[in-house]
Amino acid sequence: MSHTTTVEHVTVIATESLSKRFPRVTALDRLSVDIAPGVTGLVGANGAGKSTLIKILLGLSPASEGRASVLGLDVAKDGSAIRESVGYMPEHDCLPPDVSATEFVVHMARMSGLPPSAARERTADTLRHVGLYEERYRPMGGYSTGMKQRVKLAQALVHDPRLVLLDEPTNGLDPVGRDEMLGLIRRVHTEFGISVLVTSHLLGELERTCDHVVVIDGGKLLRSSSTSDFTQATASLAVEVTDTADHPDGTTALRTALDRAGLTVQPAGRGADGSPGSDHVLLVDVAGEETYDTVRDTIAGLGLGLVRMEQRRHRIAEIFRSGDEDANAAGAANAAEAANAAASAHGNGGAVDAA
Ligand SMILES: Nc1ncnc2c1ncn2[C@@H]1O[C@H](COP(=O)(O)OP(=O)(O)OP(=O)(O)O)[C@@H](O)[C@H]1O
Repeated sequence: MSHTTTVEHVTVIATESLSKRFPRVTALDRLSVDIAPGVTGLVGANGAGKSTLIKILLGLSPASEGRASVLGLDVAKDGSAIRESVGYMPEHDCLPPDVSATEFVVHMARMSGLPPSAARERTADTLRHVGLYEERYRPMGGYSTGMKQRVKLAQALVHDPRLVLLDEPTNGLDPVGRDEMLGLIRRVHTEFGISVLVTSHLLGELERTCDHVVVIDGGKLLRSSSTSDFTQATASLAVEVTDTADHPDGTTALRTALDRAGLTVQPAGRGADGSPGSDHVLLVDVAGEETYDTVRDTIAGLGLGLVRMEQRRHRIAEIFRSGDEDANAAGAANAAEAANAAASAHGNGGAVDAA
């Protein structure tokens, strides 16, 4: 396990062969993963072990085997020091209904050791940051789910942590609420430099928010890689051309010519999830910079008009569906399904996502 503290190789979370066994179930199974600063998504189907991992990282629940460190501190020995520097947003509703957001967050700030005036100041700043204004003086029992999630995020941030662990922060939110929450989470890192570990059972929403994605299933590590590694390796180019007198079916003429030039081309047709595409759009696999030149020169050579040429990336969920051997695991399949559901909910059910 690396406990490196140099600027180049800082690890905010490291686990080594970490296991957690309950009498009837192994929640974590020899999980070894290193997580760098930034925004990291921890994705897995329900029961994959996400919440169990978070509780171990906070020093709230002992591991059965293996080791873990958070900000270089050992979870088995330094639980309270970890909780001083780490914020935690629990998954379930845990807010007392008859106190206001301000009272609650001030209380949490005081519990973290802030003196009264600093606690009040930090509470006002943090609640404003998460988008709660006048309503922060009202009892939380009357809040919407979105407002409650914002309060839970605020209490995780109020003591100015270096890292926050957010357990399913988009749970129960509608698509607009989810987008707003994901934007807030991103800004926690970009504006305050706080690292984030955010769990979700929806792969699709994490790819827009996270620098890095860790996928677990049945307590085992399926995959850990940067979001761009998930998606850029499979970049493709969407090309649409006009028909001409010489080529009444310009799309087919282009496809034949690009095939001949050695490129991998397919009609956009229907998405992998059955979503409608266009018969006039071709998807060309991008093998390198030269792909763009070949496509441009081929179109010019045929005398076709170019309607559009744009780079597209596959969704993470789609990559799981095709190719990855680990995708046979139920968790990845479930996560991919869930991601598709999320994509549909966002009104964007296409198999590919414009870059
Ligand atoms: N205290 C406990 N006692 C017994 N089994 C537990 C306990 N806590 C969790 N488990 C089991 O461990 C497995 C992992 O649970 P965990 O809550 O970590 O999953 P998760 O990925 O967070 O899923 P969810 O999003 O549904 O909470 C599940 O099978 C769960 O039933």
